Amino acid sequence: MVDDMLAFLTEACGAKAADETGDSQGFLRLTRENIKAIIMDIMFGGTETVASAIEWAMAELMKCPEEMKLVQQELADVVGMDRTVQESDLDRLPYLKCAIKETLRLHPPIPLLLHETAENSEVAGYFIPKQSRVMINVWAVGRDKSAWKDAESFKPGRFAPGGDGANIDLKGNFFELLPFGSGRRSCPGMQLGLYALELTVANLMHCFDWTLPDGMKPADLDMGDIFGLTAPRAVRLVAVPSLRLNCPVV
Ligand code: HEM
Repeated sequence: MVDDMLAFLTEACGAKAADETGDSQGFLRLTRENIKAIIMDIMFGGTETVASAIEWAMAELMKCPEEMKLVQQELADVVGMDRTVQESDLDRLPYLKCAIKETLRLHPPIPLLLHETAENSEVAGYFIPKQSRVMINVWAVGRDKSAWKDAESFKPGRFAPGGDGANIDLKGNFFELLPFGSGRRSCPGMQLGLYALELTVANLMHCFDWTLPDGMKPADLDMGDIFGLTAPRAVRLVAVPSLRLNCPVV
């Protein structure tokens, strides 16, 4: 990917040379700084976010063994025990998707969104002048007791058919669930991020059974997070896998 991006730099240099001869049409002007910024966007925007969500999903499922059983049962029914999960299986795994949504509700990888108001506006009786720096606390919104029943509990079923949140999606249309933001500055990597997150958690759940080390009980799991620009677990998750499938996993 880095090589592909750097190929643009050659084109950009070509554009500069062409410009000097007055022939710049059809060239894309990207500087070394532009390319570094794009690579940084993708690397930082797309790695830590997904990694933190995977760890939180595993931690929540280990904390709620009955939910883990439901996810694993769906995988056994849909995929079977003789192969790993493929991308094409994901659309047939609705409960897994509910578990991922519920993880992102409780643990949005970017808990604070930083924006600037484009126009004078009024929110809940407060006047907010144009060009004010505003922060949206997505973490708090996801746990708002007036928006979510049993807000602090991990309950993927709330997003399943018949659940209170069955119609809520992750595209920013529902302001009570904004892990990818909303509107024109929302995450451009949402589909890629969800794909990586769902496929990884699906395979971890499908290929292995998981226990906690040293006789630790699910109730003993520390679910504290570090609150900042991202919200990773305060204590790294340690989990012990044992093979679940009837076939090799590599
Ligand atoms: C679970 C995974 C991910 C989550 C939860 C996530 C979340 C977010 C959020 C909340 C924002 C800010 C939206 C706002 O300010 O309103 C954002 C922006 C962004 N994300 Fe993601 N993201 C994820 C994965 C990715 C991936 C895989 C990529 C790229 C490969 C990516 C690239 C970006 C970029 C470039 C921006 C800045 C967009 C802009 O400023 O207009 N993200 N993301």
